[in-house]
Amino acid sequence: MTTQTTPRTDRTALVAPYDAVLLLSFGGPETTDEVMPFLRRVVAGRGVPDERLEAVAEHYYAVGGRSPINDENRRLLADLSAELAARGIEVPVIWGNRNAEPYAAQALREAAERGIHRVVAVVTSAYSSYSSCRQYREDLAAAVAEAGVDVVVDKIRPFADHPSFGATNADLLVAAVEPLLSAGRRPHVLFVTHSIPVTMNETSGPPDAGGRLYERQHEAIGAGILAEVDRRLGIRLPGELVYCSRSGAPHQPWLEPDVNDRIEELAAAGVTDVVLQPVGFVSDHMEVVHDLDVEAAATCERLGVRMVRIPTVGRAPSFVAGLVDLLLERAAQARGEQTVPPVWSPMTQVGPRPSTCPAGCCPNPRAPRPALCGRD
Ligand SMILES: CC1=C(CCC(=O)O)c2cc3nc(cc4[nH]c(cc5[nH]c(cc1n2)c(C)c5CCC(=O)O)c(CCC(=O)O)c4C)C(CCC(=O)O)=C3C
Ligand SMILES: [Fe+2]
Repeated sequence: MTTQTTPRTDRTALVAPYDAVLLLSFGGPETTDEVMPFLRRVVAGRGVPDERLEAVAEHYYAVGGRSPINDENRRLLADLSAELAARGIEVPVIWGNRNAEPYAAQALREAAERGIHRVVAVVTSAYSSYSSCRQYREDLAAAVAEAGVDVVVDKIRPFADHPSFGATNADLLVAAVEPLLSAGRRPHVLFVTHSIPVTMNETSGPPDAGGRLYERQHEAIGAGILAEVDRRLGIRLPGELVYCSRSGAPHQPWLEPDVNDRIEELAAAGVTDVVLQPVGFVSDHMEVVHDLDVEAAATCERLGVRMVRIPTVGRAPSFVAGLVDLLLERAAQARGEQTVPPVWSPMTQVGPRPSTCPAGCCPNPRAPRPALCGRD
């Protein structure tokens, strides 16, 4: 028997019509001098009080001014390149951010100089909301305009409901919970995500779909992960969704409960073990290492509650492979092929999201701005 192998050049055709992959992320500071300019850029025009900015700056100064996020993305970029190469797909992977160097505009300008004309963006954000989806689409429009280049940019769909994201998160929880159960402990699971303004949650998703898609996606992934723990370990753990990193003006309502407030309540109700799983994020950046590993850990310490923090999907091979599957799915769609976008089975009620967002999806809470990868 001989094995049929596809020639390398043919496999590179799987990513056509794209001639580069753009890793698009939030960005973070790398030195103390970069901290305040970074924070001012993040909150420009958002009405976030100075006291909040000064408090957040301290989180960054406490780690020498260097957020982990850029290094996480450098490693993810290397892993994406390696996964593409392992599949015989030869395509450059470039990197651009919203809030820190290398900015998306820089990345596109350099890409255009290398003769790149059509790019697929892999965004490091899984869920649907203005901050986590449309704002990146606006970033892309602004980056193309600022760079003044003739580059077409598409992006992968929001992937909270993709099998690789759900299954990788479930694997991570199972691995962490197993030794706790063996030790006779019965942890309470807190799925953690970034709080957003209540109104931003209400308008998240397509205009005709009932809103609250951000919250519904998180509720569904949490329920799916708990069902997977039950299936594999034979135990129905208690679990719920909580929020971290509330920002904004004090009078503006944001999603609650805050992770620390909820730990207080659980401790008062007699809970002695909590497991925190940051399903809202894809890497262990500042919102995770500060808000959970420092703040929530201190809350637990004070209350005598034992805490285990689960890693984010980060560079898990199954997650990286999923991102490559997603960008190849986008390429097939761009070639006009019929695709059946896979959905993690517990999330069929909320997914899949389309690769091209419908008009009015996850609207900008302030003034509308031009956005790519959508119908408006
Ligand atoms: C939904 C969402 C995600 C997840 C999706 C995604 O990943 O995109 C996310 C990620 C992140 N948020 C981050 C950092 C910050 N977010 C802030 C402020 C805000 N976030 C918001 C939402 C989100 N944010 C919102 C509605 C605001 C209010 C201001 C505004 O309307 O825009 C502020 C301002 C100061 C403050 O915290 O008040 C900072 C410093 C970092 C970088 C961490 C690092 O440096 O390692 C990351 C990955
Ligand atoms: Fe944020």
